[in-house]
Amino acid sequence: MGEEESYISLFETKEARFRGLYKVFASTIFVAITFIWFYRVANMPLGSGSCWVWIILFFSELGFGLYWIITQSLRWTIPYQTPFKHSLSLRYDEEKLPGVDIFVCTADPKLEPPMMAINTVLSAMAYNYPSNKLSVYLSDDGASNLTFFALFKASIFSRHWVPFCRTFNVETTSPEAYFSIQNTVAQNRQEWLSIKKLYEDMKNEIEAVVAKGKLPENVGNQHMGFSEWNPETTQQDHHPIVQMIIDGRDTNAVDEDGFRLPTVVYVAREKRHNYPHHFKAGAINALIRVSSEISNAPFILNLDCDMYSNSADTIREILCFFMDEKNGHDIAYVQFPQCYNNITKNDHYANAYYVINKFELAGLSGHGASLYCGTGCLHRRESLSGAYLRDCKAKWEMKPKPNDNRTVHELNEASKALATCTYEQGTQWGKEMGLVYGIPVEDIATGLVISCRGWKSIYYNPERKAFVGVAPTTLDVVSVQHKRWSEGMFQVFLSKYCPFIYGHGKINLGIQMGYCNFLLWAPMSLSTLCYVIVSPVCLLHGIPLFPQLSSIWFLPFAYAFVANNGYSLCEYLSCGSTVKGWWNMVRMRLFHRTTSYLFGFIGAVTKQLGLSQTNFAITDKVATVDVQKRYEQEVIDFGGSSVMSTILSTVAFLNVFGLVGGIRRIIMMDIIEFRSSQLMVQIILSSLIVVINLPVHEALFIRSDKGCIPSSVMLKSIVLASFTCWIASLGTF
Ligand SMILES: O=c1ccn([C@@H]2O[C@H](COP(=O)(O)OP(=O)(O)O[C@H]3O[C@H](CO)[C@@H](O)[C@H](O)[C@H]3O)[C@@H](O)[C@H]2O)c(=O)[nH]1
Ligand SMILES: [Mn+2]
Repeated sequence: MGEEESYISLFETKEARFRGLYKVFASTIFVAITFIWFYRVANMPLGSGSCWVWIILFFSELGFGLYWIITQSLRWTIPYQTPFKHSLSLRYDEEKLPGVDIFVCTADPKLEPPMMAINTVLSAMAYNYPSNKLSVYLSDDGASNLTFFALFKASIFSRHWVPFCRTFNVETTSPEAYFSIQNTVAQNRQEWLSIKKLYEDMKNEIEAVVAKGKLPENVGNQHMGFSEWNPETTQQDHHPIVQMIIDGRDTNAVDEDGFRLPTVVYVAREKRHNYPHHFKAGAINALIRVSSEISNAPFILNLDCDMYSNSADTIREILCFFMDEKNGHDIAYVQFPQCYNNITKNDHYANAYYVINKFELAGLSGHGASLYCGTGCLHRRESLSGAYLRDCKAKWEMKPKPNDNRTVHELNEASKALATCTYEQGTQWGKEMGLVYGIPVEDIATGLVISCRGWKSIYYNPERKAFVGVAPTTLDVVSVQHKRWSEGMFQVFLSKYCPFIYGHGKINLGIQMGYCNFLLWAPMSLSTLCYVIVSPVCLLHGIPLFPQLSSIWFLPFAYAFVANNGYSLCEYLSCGSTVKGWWNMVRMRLFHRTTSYLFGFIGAVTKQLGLSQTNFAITDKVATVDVQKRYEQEVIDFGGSSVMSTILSTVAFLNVFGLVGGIRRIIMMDIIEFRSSQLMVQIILSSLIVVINLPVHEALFIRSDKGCIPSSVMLKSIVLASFTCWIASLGTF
C-alpha cells in the first residue's frame, strides 16, 4: 500500500493558544524591567559610600533582566506534536520497519544496582516492535561481573517476560515497575503468579550475589563470557569486553512461544589508567561503533540505566516522525522529557521539572531544535555519528545489514577492537564524530552541534510517560546533579560551542537564545547571591536600596516581581502541580542559585582557565530506609555538614539579622516616616527569604534526625553571617 494513496502525514504539530496575549503581557514586564534599569542608573548615589552597592545591584538587575529576555524565546511559540502510529502500521509492513539499537548505560554497580539496569534492559526488550529488529546493548563502565551476571540472568528471564508482555499487552514493560503497579493478582491469574515468581526468584538470586560481591562457583560453565574477568580486572583498568548474550539471528534464540528474541550484548569498553575515558560520552561512542559492527540499525535509542520504558508503542510513535516522507528526512533525533516515578505530591526538591518539560523544552522545539537530554532520545545513526544534513541522502531508506555469517565469537572479537582505548587516537571521535568530549553535559553539547549541522530535532511529550526514571532523594544528590549540569552547561557557553559563536549563521536566533536559558543557569547564581546578601546587610545598616512604597518608582519593581511570579505560578498550576509545589520550586531555585550553581560557575571558569579537569559525578540511585522515609514525608535531607548547608544557613541568618535590624528601625519611626521609609522593600524581601527558608531554620533549630543541619554548621554560619555584616559596616557606610 502507500504509494497510490494520497499523502497522509504521520504526525501533526499544533501550536499552543493565546500566544498573542502572552506577548502583550510579556511586553509590559519588559517595560517594567527597563524602568528598573533606568531607576538604578539615574539614582546612583555617586560619590557616596554606598555607590558600589548600587553598582552591584545594577549588574544583578541587569543579569535578571537579560536572563528574563532570554527566557522569552522559549515562550514565543509552543508546538505540541501528535504522531499517528496507526497510519505508520498501515503504511509499512512489519518487515519494512527499520532496525533500532537500544543503548543502556550503567557505570557503577554500587550507585546503580544491576537490578535497576536489567529492568531497563528488559523493558526495552519487550517493546511492541519486531524483535528481530531490536538489539539492546548494555554499556557497563563499571566493568562488573555482577552486572554481567545480572544481564545473563535477565536474558533467561526474558524468554518468559517478553511473551508475557506481548500476550497481555503490558505497557509498563519493566518488571519491577509492573509488579509495583500491578501488585495484586491480575486477571490472568495463573500466568501472572508464575511470571511474578520467576521474576522474584531471579531478583533474589541477583541481589544475593550482588550483596556478597562474588559470583557463585559454578557460574563459569553457564556462559563463556564469565571468563573475561580475572583477579586483575578493575573498574579503571581492564581489556575490552564485548559479549553477545542473545544472538537475534540464532533460530534457537526464541522465547517460550517460539518467537525470536532481540539481540542482547554486554559491552565494557577498555579502560586504562593513562587514557582518558570521557565518561558517558566515551561509553556511547564505543557503543556506536560496536553496534555498527553487530546490528548497525539506522536508529539508536539512548537510555540511562535508571530510565525504563513505560510505554510499549514508543518506538512506533517515534518512527512516525522519522518516516514521514515529507517532513521526516531532516530530523536527527526525537527527545522525550525525563520523568520520574518517585515524585512526591509537592515535589520538595523540584525534581519533576514540570515547567521545563511542558513549556520550555517544547518552546525550544518551536524554533526547530530540541535539547538532547542524554536519555529517552532516539537518534538517527548518521546524525549522531557526525554527518551533516547536506551530505546525507536525506532519505530514510533502510539498508538492512547484509547477511552476516560470522559466529558470535567472531563478532565479539571484531567488536572488541572497536572498544579499545587506542582506537580513537588521532580520529575525530569526540570532536566531529559521535558525542562531544570534555563537557560533563555531553548530551546538550552534542545536540547543539547536531543542530548546527543542519538537522532538525523534535521534542515529544506524550500523555503517557514514555520513559520513567528515579529522581534523587537527598539535597546532596540533587546538588551534585545540578552542579554538574550548571557547570557543564556554562562550560558549553564559554567554549567554542557557544550558540552565538559556533551557531552563528547555522541556527536561528530563537535556538541560540533558547539554549542560553539552560547554559546560563550558573551565572544566574551571581545575580541572586547579590540580592540575598547585599539587601539584608544594607537593611541592617539602614542603607536604602529601593524606592519607597509611595514612590512611583516602586511600581516597576512591584509589577515585574508580581507579574513574573504570578505567571510562573499559573504555569506551574497548569502542569497539575500544587501551590506548595510551586513554592518548593522557588525555594529550590534559591538553594541552587546560592550553592550548586555557584559551584558550577566556579567550576566552569576554572576549567576554562585550565585549572581543573572535567569530571562526571554519578548520581547515587540507592536510598537507605531512613532517607527514603524522610523523602516520602517531604522533609528536606540536608545531609549533615557540608559547604552547601553552611552557605544555605549563612544566607538564612543574614536575612534574619537584616530583618531584625530593619524592624527595629521601623519600630522607632513615627507613622509618616514609616510610610516614606525606603527600607520597606528590603524588609519585604528579607521577610520573603526568611519564610522561604523556614525548612532551613527548622533543620537548624528543631529537627534532630539524620537529615538536619548539625550545630557545628549553625555556629559556623552565625560567625560567617556576623562577620559579613561587620565587614560591610567597616566598608563604606
Ligand atoms: O563514566 C560514566 C558516567 C556516567 N555514565 C552513565 O551516565 C548516565 C547518567 O548518569 P547519572 O549519574 O544518572 O546522571 P544524571 O544527572 O541523572 O544524568 C542526566 O545528566 C547527564 C548529563 O550530565 C546525562 O548524560 C543523563 O542522560 C541525564 O539523565 C548513567 O546511566 C550512568 O551510568 C556512564 O556510562 N559512564
Ligand atoms: Mn540519572
